[in-house]
Formats: sequence, C-alpha cells, structure tokens
Amino acid sequence: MRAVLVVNPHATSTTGRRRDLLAHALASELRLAVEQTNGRGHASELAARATEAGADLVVVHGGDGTVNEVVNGIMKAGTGTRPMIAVVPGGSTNVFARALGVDPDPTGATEQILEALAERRLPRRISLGLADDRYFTFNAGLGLDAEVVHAVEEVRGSGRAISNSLHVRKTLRHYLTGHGRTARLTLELPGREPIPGVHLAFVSNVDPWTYWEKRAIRTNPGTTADGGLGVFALTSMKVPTVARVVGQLLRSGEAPPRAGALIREDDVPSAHVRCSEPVGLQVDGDYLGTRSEVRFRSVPGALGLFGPPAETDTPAAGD
Ligand SMILES: Nc1ncnc2c1ncn2[C@@H]1O[C@H](COP(=O)(O)OP(=O)(O)OP(=O)(O)O)[C@@H](O)[C@H]1O
Repeated sequence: MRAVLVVNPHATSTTGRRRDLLAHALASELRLAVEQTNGRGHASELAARATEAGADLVVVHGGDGTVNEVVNGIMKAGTGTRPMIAVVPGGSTNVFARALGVDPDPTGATEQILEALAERRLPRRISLGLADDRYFTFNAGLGLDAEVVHAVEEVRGSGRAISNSLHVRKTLRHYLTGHGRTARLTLELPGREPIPGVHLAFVSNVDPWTYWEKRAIRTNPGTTADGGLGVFALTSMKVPTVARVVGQLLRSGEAPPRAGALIREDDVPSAHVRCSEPVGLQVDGDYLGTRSEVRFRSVPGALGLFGPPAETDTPAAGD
C-alpha cells in the first residue's frame, strides 16, 4: 500500500521524535513518503499531490486544521481515486479524531493503524460537511463561535499560548460586548419555513460538537459521521436562555439540549443561512472571514477513514 505521512511540525503536540517514531513504525508496513508542512495551505497541496499520484492512504499527524486541509486537498484534487485518510493526533483538541474513535494518544493511534493493516480492515466510509466550497470534518459555525475562533487565532498569531480559559474569556467578552446579540441570520432547513431572527448557527458533521478537556460537548447527539448534518441555532441570546443551554451542554449526556429558543435538527442533508449583514464563518476551527450567506451540504460517504474500528465513536460525556 502506498502512503504519504503529512506532518505539521508546528501543531501543538507534534515533535520531531514522535514524527520519526511514527514514520519508522508505518514504514515497516507501508511504502511510505514523509512530508512536512511549511505553512498554511501546504497540507492541502501535499494531499492533492498524493491523490493525483495514486496514493492509497494519507496519514495526517497534526491537529484539526491540518486534517481539514488534507481532506480539502484530497476532495479537490484534479484526478485520481481518493486515498483513505488516517489520523495520528498532534493538535490541542483533535475533535475529529476523538469523535471518530481514534486513540487521542499518538502511540495508540499508530497502533490502531498497524492493527487495521494487519487485520486488512476496511476503511469506514464517512460523510463530510461542505460550507459553500470548503469541506469540514466536524463543525462549522456562523456568529459567536466564529468570532471567538477569530479572536483566538489573533492571540495565537501573536505567538501567545492558547488554552481553554482563553476560549472562555473570549466567548464571554464577545457575548457581553454584544457581538452576536443582533439576530442577523435566517435559517432555511429542508421541509421547514425559513426561520428568521437567528443569532448563531452551528452545523455539525459529527457528535460531539467539541471537547472541553475530556468532556464531550454535545449540541447534536443524534448526528453521526455516517449520516447528514446536525444544526443547532439560537433565536435568543438573553442571559436566561444562554445560561440554560450552556448548562445543558456542560452536563451533556445522551439527552439533547432543549430550550424554546433553540432550533435543533439531526441528520439533515442541507441548510442555508442568509445574513442581513456579513457575519463571521468558521470551519473546523479556521476563521474564513465574513459571509452574507452560506450553503451547507452533507456529502455522504465522501472519504474512507482507516484505523479505528467502526464502533468506537461514542463519545463519553464527562469521562
Ligand atoms: N510549518 C508550519 N508553520 C506554521 N504553521 C503551519 C505550518 N504547517 C501548518 N501550519 C498551520 O498551522 C495551523 C494549525 O495547525 P493544526 O490544526 O494542525 O494544529 P493545532 O492548531 O495545534 O491543533 P488544533 O486544531 O487541534 O488546535 C493550520 O491552520 C496550518 O495551516
């Protein structure tokens, strides 16, 4: 099997030593080429080139941003049969990998790939989300979360470390200063009347939406990587509503969050959001700037994920 290992040396938890160990372990079973990214967008180029050259597998060692770039590179490659992907987590949160049952520990994830090779396991076909022309693996969002992603990216760009508490501070600041308080969105879902007066809209490709440390934050527990998209949108940003929904998300288990101002759908094929004025869009934690409208679509069975057994993607709440 021909494989390319794409490593982001700048992701939060990748190291040269780990890259070498991973490459050594994989090279014993695969015809492996190792590529390091040199900046934003390079992982996409490497993945597109691997696809066009007929690689069977692209192994990503990096965070969610690198996984997203690789997936977009594969999906948008000019020619070639799409290779499978495998992930060895090297980022800070690694939402996609964890949601799909990849071992969060890089050594464990490498073992999963080697086991899958030894067992000649078939890849799991997974759906992807598409936000206009950008594929996403775990979530996209318009409004408050995009503005928080943008603010956190600016901190990271200045060379400072990012943390969960920074995310909380930025979220509170944006909420309290009124960002996201104006209902600028109209949400259109298949078979429903357009819903005006929406403040923020999260669209998920998998469950959970994200993780807080080890805790899964589940906006759409009924959304799976085998099905359509999950939609989670708020028509009120009043303190009691937000406090209630955030409380439910932090306690999240199997029961989906509920509130009068909460629109929640699982397994929808598409969603269309129109904005009365441009609103920030984030895709897999990458801020893409502002948009006046976004069409979201599920792309069923788009890619093969190699490594973890299919049954391991049930996120434990608060484990
Ligand atoms: N050589 C490089 N130098 C600087 N930045 C890079 C390099 N290669 C890739 N990048 C960029 O680094 C960004 C972050 O990478 P990635 O998501 O892999 O790690 P992370 O941010 O630590 O993980 P997470 O997304 O889980 O927090 C990506 O958007 C990517 O474009």
